Amino acid sequence: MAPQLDGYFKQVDSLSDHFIERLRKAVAIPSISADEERRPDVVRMGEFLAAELSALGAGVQQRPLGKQPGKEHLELPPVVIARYGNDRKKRTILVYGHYDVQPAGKEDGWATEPFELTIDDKGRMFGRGSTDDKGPVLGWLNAIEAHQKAGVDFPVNLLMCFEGMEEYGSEGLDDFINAEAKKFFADADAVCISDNYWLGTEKPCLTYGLRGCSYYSVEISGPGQDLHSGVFGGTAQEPMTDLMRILASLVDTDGKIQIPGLAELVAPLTEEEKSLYGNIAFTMDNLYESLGSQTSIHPDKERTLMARWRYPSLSVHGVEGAFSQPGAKTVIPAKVIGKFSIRTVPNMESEDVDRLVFKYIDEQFKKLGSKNTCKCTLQNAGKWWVASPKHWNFTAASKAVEKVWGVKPDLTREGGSIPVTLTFEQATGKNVLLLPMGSSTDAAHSINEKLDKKNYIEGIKLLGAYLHYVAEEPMVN
Ligand SMILES: C[C@H](N)C(=O)N[C@@H](Cc1c[nH]cn1)C(=O)O
Ligand SMILES: [Zn+2]
Ligand SMILES: [Zn+2]
Repeated sequence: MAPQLDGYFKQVDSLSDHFIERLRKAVAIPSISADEERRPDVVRMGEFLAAELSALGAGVQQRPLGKQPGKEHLELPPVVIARYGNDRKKRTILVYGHYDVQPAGKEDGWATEPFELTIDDKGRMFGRGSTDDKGPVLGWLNAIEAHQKAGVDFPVNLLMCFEGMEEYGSEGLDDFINAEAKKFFADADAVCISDNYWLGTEKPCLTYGLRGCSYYSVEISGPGQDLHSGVFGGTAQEPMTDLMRILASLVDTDGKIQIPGLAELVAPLTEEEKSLYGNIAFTMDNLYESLGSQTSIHPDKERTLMARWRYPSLSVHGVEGAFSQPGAKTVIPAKVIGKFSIRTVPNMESEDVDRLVFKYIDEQFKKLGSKNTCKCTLQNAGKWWVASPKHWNFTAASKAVEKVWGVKPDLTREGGSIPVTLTFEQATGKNVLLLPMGSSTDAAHSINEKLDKKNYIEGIKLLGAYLHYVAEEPMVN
């Protein structure tokens, strides 16, 4: 094993500029899944991946997912599936990632152009999608290429599944995974997803849990068209006023969700679970560094980690139809749509959450006594996931972390959501591992998203080393 891995690691180092160029090309494609006008770019990004994979000798297919639910004029971007290697004597690992990104514009406050990979003198590679999730997705391709160029046998058969709608709730993918579980994905012995982050900046982790996400819209309408606030202010009931009062009633300053019944859906904290939090390598300074401020809700690490991993949270994201430019426009919007989401945890069932949310919004709106109309809908829902880290898949990843980073990883859960994780677990019946590449300061979804060059290059070594250790692990479960 050692000489093989050493040869592979050396090759990764000597190909590092080439791998950064590959990431530069990927970041340059603004594959924003939430923006209808960018759909051709999302498709282009899938084509880019498919072409790179074909050039590496993988068998690639771009599979259509049909129309986008609720937006039937829009075709969903294809899911890119690929197989590299078909040796019956080797294990088969299924990897998943996404090639779409969150929206980004220079006007949001980026210091650099979001779709131009910009590397500073500290080796920070800024660009939308660098860490979430183009860097990790390309990590798998780079691992294949480095093995080829180093003349090191690829230790496993690799099945790949890369989607273009993850940031929009993985529309259409559940059905696809279920349909392919006993076909394209049938050989998988275990699943690995690289699409989350370390808790801090120094210590790598392996992740065995995710929160779910239920995303809602509240639409308030009244006037037939936008109105002049000088002429109609004080004479018409205003949708924005109603919406602000409803949104403000959902959660308090300390993050306590105000919806009755929601807290009762959460699994109680056991003493055993409580004892896990103290041992995790995480400090309040790590949090402050990622926040860019000290505006935390909780004063200590244990409560902060619990709030992130095992309790639900409610975030208000924005208002469609609201005036948001600089200046002083004096309009009364006729229709506004507020967006908020709830991160869900064990044992919250989506249907119960929806029922409580709709009931509460309805009651809050009735209390306003407004003549406007209020409609609350679920936009999409992804389920939470918690797995057992006592599996050879995690053991192999732990050995790989020790080999590459020289330290044992922490076992963590994640506050974010990857909706298809549970689907992969249930459809294939195999263990799923989350193996992050980036760190807590990467600012995924935010302005100035970045991936450190060190995390990218060592991360490519990590993915390859993980596959070598997988090949060695006795398959006892
Ligand atoms: C953790 C992952 N990299 C991520 O960012 N996931 C998104 C997925 C999502 C959930 N609903 C809509 N998109 C997230 O956690 O927001
Ligand atoms: Zn992601
Ligand atoms: Zn994301």
